Amino acid sequence: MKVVIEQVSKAYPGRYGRQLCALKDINLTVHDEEFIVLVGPSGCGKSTLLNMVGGLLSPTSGKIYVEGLKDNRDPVIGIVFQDVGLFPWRTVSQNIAFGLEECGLSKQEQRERIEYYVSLVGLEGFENAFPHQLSGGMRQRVGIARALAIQPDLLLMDEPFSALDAQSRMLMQEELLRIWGERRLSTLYVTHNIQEAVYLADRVVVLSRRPGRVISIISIDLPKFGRDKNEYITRFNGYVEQIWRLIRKDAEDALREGE
Ligand SMILES: Nc1ncnc2c1ncn2[C@@H]1O[C@H](COP(=O)(O)OP(=O)(O)OP(=O)(O)O)[C@@H](O)[C@H]1O
Repeated sequence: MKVVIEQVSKAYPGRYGRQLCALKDINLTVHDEEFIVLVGPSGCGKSTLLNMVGGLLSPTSGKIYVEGLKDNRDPVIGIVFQDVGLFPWRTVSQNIAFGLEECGLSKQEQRERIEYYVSLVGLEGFENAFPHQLSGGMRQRVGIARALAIQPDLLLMDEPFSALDAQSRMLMQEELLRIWGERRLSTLYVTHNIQEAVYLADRVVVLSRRPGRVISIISIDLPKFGRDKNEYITRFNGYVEQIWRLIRKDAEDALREGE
């Protein structure tokens, strides 16, 4: 399945009755099994774009549609936000079960599904734990398991690891690639972090400052697995440098203007 974003703009009501143009003329296709990362300076509209793709917001103009789904059904979309939004009164299993209750699965099928995804994200033994008993990284794993358990056609992730400390974040990035490697999905991922973008993406989409426009789309030609080679590090750093050069001026302006 692919997602096509065609000439999409988004304006919010601004101050003094003016419109605030958050995104302008965005064109982008997320191909089947492709991992796309959106990066850009603060306030460039990354979350707005993700939320429109997820159907949580509507574009002011342009359209977003999917192609390649059988029976013209609506796509199933899994979403992971920075603040995972787990139900504190539900255990790990019950949190993962949440989306499944809507899927019309039998109790037995739900149990099997939960068991599979608990194990995929490495949380065996914590099925009956409550969110407050887990570390931030473990809570994110539950969020990922919950999003994947509904077997989505598309995965949307909005800064899922930005509340984690640097080391947990690196481990979760590794974990995400491993999980993604087992169950490849069209994925749209938002981050401020350029290294994270290069690490995860098939393509990095660089957005400009408000109104956000696509200023560059960079294909990351690096192996996703088996990466501990000097050549990999050199090429990785080359991509990071290339993207930082594209963003730096906008990021400085955003910092100066307190966005
Ligand atoms: N509901 C809203 N009403 C008015 N303006 C909004 C609303 N939501 C977002 N904006 C504005 O739209 C612009 C884009 O916001 P958005 O959150 O999509 O950017 P972002 O790139 O995800 O930002 P950040 O990196 O800081 O999370 C910002 O200037 C923001 O202030």
